[in-house]
Amino acid sequence: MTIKAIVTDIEGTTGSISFVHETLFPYARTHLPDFIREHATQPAIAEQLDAVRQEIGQPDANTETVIEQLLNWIAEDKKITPLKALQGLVWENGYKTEAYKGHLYPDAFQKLSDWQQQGIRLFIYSSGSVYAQKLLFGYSDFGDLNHLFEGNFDTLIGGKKDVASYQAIAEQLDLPAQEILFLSDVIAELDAAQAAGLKTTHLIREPGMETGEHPQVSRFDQIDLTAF
Ligand SMILES: CSCCC(=O)C(=O)COP(=O)(O)O
Ligand SMILES: [Mg+2]
Repeated sequence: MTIKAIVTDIEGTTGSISFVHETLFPYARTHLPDFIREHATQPAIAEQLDAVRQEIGQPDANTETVIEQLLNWIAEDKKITPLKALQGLVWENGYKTEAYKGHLYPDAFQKLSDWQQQGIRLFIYSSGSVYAQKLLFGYSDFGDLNHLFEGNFDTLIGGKKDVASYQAIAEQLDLPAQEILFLSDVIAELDAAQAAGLKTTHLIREPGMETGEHPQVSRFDQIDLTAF
C-alpha cells in the first residue's frame, strides 16, 4: 500500500514537549491576563471569552473569572478550543519579538522537506489552534516552513483521541484512510487514528516514554514509507 499523505502531531513529534511546556505555556500564563483585559471587547476575543463562559456553564462570568479559568486550564494542559485559540493570539507577540522560535527537530525538518519533494501530501493535526500551528512553523528554528504543508487541522475537527476526527480528516483529504500515515507521541491518539483505518507510527523522542503496539521510531529518518 502506498502512503499518499502524512498527518503529523506537533508536541513530542515534530518538536519537543519541553518547548511547549517550558516556553510556550509559561509565556501564555504571564501574558494572557493583560492581553485579555486589553482586548476583551474586540469581537474575535469576545467570541472566545463567551465560548469559555459556555464551557464552564457561567454565561455571566466576568472577565477576571474567565481569566482565572483559562490559567487553570493552562496549568492542567487542557485541550479546550477557546483556550487554544487565545493562546495562539498571545504567542504571536512572543514569536514577533523573538522571545522564542518554534522548536523543530532537525530530522523532522529534513524528512518533511524530502517527503514534500517526493510529492507526499503533508498536514498538521495538533491541539494547538491552526493559527498557533502556523506561527510555530512560520517562526521556526529553520525559518518559515508553512509552505511544506497542504493543510492544518486543530480541535475544531474534533479531539485527537476521537476516532471520528481521523475519519473526518481522511474525508477532507479525499483519500482512503489506509493511504494516510499519522505520526504522534501519544498512544491514545495513534489508537484512534488506527481505528479509523489510518497507518500509524509512534514517535518516542525521549527515553522512558510509554511504548505500545504501533510501529516505533525515535527520529523521522527512521520512517520508511515503503514498509506500510
Ligand atoms: C501548535 S502550538 C503548541 C502546541 C499546543 O498548544 C498543544 O496543546 C500541543 O498539542 P499537540 O496536539 O501538538 O500535542
Ligand atoms: Mg504530541
